[in-house]
Amino acid sequence: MTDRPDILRIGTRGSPLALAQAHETRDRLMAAHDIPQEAFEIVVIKTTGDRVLDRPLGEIGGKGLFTKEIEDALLAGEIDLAVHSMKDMPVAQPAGLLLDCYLPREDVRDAFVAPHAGAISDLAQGATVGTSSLRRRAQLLHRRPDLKVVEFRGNVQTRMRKLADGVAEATFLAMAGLNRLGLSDVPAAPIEVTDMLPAVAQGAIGIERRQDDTRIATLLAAIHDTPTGHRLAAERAFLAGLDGSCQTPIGGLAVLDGDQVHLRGEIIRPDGSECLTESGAAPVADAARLGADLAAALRGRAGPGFFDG
Ligand SMILES: NCc1[nH]cc(CCC(=O)O)c1CC(=O)O
Repeated sequence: MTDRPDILRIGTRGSPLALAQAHETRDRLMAAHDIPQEAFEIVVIKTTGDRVLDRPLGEIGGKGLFTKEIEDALLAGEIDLAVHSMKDMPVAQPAGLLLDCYLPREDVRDAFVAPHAGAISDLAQGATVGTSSLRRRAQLLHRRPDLKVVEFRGNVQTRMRKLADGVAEATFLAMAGLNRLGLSDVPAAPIEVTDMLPAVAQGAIGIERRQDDTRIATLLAAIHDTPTGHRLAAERAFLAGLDGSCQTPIGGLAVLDGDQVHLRGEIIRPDGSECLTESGAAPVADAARLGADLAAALRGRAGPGFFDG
């Protein structure tokens, strides 16, 4: 590593999307504090999720598939801050780390991506769709039980190649990822959130630091987006209340209306046979309680074993 204490080391995964997010964070810090680009070092860290490409994410199991190695580097002092897709973040951080800085949220919607179809309803009876997301699989099967869903791992480029090779007729991507990568040539149609509720925290970037690092705390405070903070407080409390990770079929989205936060959350059986929804509103100060309340209501309705079948 470096022995220059003035250098800010940003830890990130190495995918094109992760690097774009790290660069956005660096650029916002440069602008907010008039720091030169030379003062930053981007440190690429390989995570389990990056290493294991031949198995479904749900099967590898464990929380923090895309984050654990980065958090270890942060705790070890090998990096000074870590940039994450909040969608991939477990609801609780290890002792000594704090995650309280969010960049302004991107488009929260999922995108339907298909070379020969514009929408889910265009797909022929029994068509094949590729996704590695249990949420998207369950939501899709809930609407279209006739479709066949196959596992689709890899980055955007890999998935586009699989579509071109005819492995599947369609897939889903987050609009946020497409926008951040500037991929306007991908045949993607945004799906309204009323048709497909996004994952908790989709489209949000979070920056994690060591709890006792006051220098970094001060730097990050200037780029934190408060509205995104309120929305994620509600959504992540909802996820926590369901003991969910990004590996369970759960959707959740909060929006702000003045000083009110409105939250909608849903859980779907993995086979798509049932989808339960709750929604509510509260003052932003009570965002986390709102999330916990909706989760408790859904837990009560679902009963044990809901996610098993
Ligand atoms: N699980 C992978 C992941 N984590 C965050 C994003 C997209 C960007 C975002 O939601 O901020 C993606 C890819 C995808 O869902 O297409």
